Amino acid sequence: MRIDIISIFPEYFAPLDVSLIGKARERGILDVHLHQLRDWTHDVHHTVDDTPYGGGPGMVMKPGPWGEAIDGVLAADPAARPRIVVPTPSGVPFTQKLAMEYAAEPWLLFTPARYEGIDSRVMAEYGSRLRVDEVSIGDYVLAGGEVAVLVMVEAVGRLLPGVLGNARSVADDSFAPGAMENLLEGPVYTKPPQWRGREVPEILLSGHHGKIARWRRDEALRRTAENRPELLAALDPQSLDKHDRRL
Ligand SMILES: COC(=O)c1ccnc(N)c1
Repeated sequence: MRIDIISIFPEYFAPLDVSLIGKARERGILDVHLHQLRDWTHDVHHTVDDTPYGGGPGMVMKPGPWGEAIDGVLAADPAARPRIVVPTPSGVPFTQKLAMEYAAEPWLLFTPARYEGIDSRVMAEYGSRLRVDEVSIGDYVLAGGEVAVLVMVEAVGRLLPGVLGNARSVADDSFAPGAMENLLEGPVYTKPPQWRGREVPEILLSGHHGKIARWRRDEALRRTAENRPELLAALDPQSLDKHDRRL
């Protein structure tokens, strides 16, 4: 997978050089290209923003540099079309389902904005010929979209084949399709069996895989009911067995 990121703070993406994503890049599973938006300005101050038409607070990012920068990225592979992802608090929710959709894309282009956002004509221009998604990572506002891109690249990158050591752990994720869809993962434990007088739940030491799976699902349902009751309400009743319904 190729990922391009255009930003006025490309240095924000240094974390993509380390850990799982860094290793995926070293192994050629992920090909990340960073671009400095100001490289596509033509004035001495490398201006990327201006006052909003219609008045109001803050500044808006100018369409000129963004149009030239996106054209510059598209020129890298004229035969291909990246899916453009615009991080914004006014976008659709970024979910595990959307992360899985993105993990199947050969090429993503992220356009994190600062200030009040990018002149709306830019994505109107590219939306006529490319898939452009406005995506939010939650109901809060950041100083810039760069952090949201880091979140999305990590959530997508870890799903790529070969990135996580044990592929099974993706299937057991919270929100993963199938048995865990719309459920939060329950508690996890490792050695030692006793720690500060606290025991590991006996069932996990039993070696009885059927009962362990049942206990884990019960704990997932309990934690979901506690922390995200709306997810439980949205569960397809068909996906609940008679034991689940007893809880
Ligand atoms: C400037 O970008 C944001 O504030 C942002 C981007 C994506 N998701 C959010 N919740 C906020």
